[in-house]
Amino acid sequence: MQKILVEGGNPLKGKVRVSGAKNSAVALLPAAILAESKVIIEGLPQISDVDILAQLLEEIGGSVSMQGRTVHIDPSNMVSMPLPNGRVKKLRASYYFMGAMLGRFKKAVIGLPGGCHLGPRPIDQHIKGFEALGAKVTNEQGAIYLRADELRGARIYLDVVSVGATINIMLAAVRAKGKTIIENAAKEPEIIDVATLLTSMGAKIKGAGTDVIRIEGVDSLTGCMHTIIPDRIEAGTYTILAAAQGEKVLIDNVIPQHLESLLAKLREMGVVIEEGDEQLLVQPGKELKSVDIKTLVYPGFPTDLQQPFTSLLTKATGTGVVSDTIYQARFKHIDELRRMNAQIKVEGGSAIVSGPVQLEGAKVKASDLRAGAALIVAGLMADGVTEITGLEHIDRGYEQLTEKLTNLGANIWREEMTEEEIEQFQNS
Ligand SMILES: CC(=O)N[C@H]1[C@@H](OP(=O)(O)OP(=O)(O)OC[C@H]2O[C@@H](n3ccc(=O)[nH]c3=O)[C@H](O)[C@@H]2O)O[C@H](CO)[C@@H](O)[C@@H]1O
Ligand SMILES: C=C(OP(=O)(O)O)C(=O)O
Repeated sequence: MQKILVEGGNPLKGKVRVSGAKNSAVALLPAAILAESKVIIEGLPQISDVDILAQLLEEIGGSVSMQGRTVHIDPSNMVSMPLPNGRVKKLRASYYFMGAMLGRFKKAVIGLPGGCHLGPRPIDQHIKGFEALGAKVTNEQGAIYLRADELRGARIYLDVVSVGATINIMLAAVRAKGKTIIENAAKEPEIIDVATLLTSMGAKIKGAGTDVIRIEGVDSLTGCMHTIIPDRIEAGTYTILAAAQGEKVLIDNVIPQHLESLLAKLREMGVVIEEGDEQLLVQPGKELKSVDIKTLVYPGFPTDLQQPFTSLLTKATGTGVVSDTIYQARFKHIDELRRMNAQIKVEGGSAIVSGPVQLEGAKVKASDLRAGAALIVAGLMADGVTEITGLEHIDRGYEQLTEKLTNLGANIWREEMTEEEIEQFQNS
């Protein structure tokens, strides 16, 4: 088990290349189940979520060959094997095996998913969608059993705008008989990416990226080649890092339009950002001013950037109020930031950040993926050395984090934890 050590204070400069999008990759891999011949996906991020999904595809009989960032998946020998426990719990996106296996085999048994602990994360809208398509869905001892004689297209109104439910229903509906309409669908770029892959496989989907998606079911889907979009959350994290501790940082392989809400807030704080076609050049302004943020569904401010943004606010002058309307309890990073001298109060579902303060290095624990990103931002700004444990979360979503930051001039490295530290970590 490892920990990250960061010595704060070094100015970041140079170029960083953003990897493929985690939240696309984790849906594109299960989507390959729906094809009847080889699917090739290029530009995958090298993160643990991708490795685990590849293993799950093999567990159901898929032939998976990973060559660098390109994966070749031959789904022809896959079977509807139950996946009740084990790896399924290590990540959130294993829930996409429900939609994909239901679409192809009309049956599946999948354990309830894991993923970041952000308060309650129900999957009732996924289930409502599968039932509307004709599936019988039961929850037996922590596993979801899905079975349908046939899937029939349906009109499905999502009560909550959900990325996962939108994608999962799309995965099943592409193989249903007739037309499915998903209303109040989520509009995240990753949904368009999945729809693009499915369309290349022969699916008929209109409206992905809007709040009404229309799908005409088809009898079969074939293999294809697909290149994944860049990770807007990783790009946003580096943009925040550059605003916090940058001199001049060029962020490469980014779609600036995917980050409009973040860029608007950073500019409001005084950060200077130039947008190219696929690049952002970020320079901190003379003084950072506090702003308020409220997370919303896309294209609003992403909840996945709320935590790293909170760390940045500790450096800004004034008071900033951070409200998360998607996950009201996504504030586990705050106690850790307080250990580092941050002045933050949590009141009624909002974090109130007072600044500027000089953060101090401390021993802290990442409780989830973006809490980890928040601690990295804080550690790079802090006086002295910050020790971060809980790397299994960070490794789910950030490829080569320490290497990318070292290239930008950060003093950051990994070390093996001692047995005593591991014991303390497990008991904390
Ligand atoms: C693998 C993946 O893509 N993860 C992302 C996805 O998670 P995920 O797909 O799990 O998040 P959703 O978009 O589904 O959740 C949005 C909101 O809807 C609620 N909800 C969701 C489904 C449901 O059936 N019932 C329900 O009430 C959730 O509790 C949450 O409050 O979108 C989140 C919101 O942008 C991001 O933080 C995650 O990074
Ligand atoms: C919450 C996240 O991931 P997941 O849904 O995979 O847990 C995230 O990427 O910030």
